[in-house]
Amino acid sequence: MTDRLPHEKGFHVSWDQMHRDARALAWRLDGKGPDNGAWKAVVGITRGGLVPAMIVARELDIRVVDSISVKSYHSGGGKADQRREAQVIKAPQADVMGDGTGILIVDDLVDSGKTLELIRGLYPKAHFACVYAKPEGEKQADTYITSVSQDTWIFFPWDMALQYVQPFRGAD
Ligand SMILES: O=P(O)(O)OC[C@H]1O[C@H](OP(=O)(O)OP(=O)(O)O)[C@H](O)[C@@H]1O
Ligand code: HPA
Ligand SMILES: [Mg+2]
Repeated sequence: MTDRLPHEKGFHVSWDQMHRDARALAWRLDGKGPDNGAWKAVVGITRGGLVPAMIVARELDIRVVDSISVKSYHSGGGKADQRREAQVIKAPQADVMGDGTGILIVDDLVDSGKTLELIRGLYPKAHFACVYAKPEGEKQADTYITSVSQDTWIFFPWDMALQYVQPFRGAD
């Protein structure tokens, strides 16, 4: 049972497309850090952000990589339109983070923006980068690659598996 809101459309992202889009994000971020263009560290937002974070760190040769663990949950009584809230359950290394200056905080997507808003409150000077962004949360992302409509659910490769589908015309 998925806790996602009813969405009309699905955007199915393969491993290959995630890799290509995360690489594009890395190249967009290259040379944009505050220290002569360099970035101090990459922090992935668990769990979905760990994949693009690794690709960005590899492409930009950033060797300090940490994570911030965020758990999203619904407040309210089980209705589909409940508000999503988020809480930090594991913080990255404090002496690396500071106020976020020079830190690239990476996620797979921004939807409502709640997750990024929460983390931005902790590290206001960090740079927030996502691979995909929906309109509601777009303003929370400093950099993103692809905009996806609000009524689309993004299916990530780690949430899918290859499987058989019936032929268009069944055997008669
Ligand atoms: O902009 P928001 O409305 O906050 O939604 C975006 C967040 O939701 C998803 O994570 P989720 O909380 O589903 O956990 P996961 O990354 O561990 O799968 C996604 O990976 C983002 O982190
Ligand atoms: N796809 C996967 N996870 C999500 C999404 C989405 O569109 N929105 C919030 N979490
Ligand atoms: Mg996530």
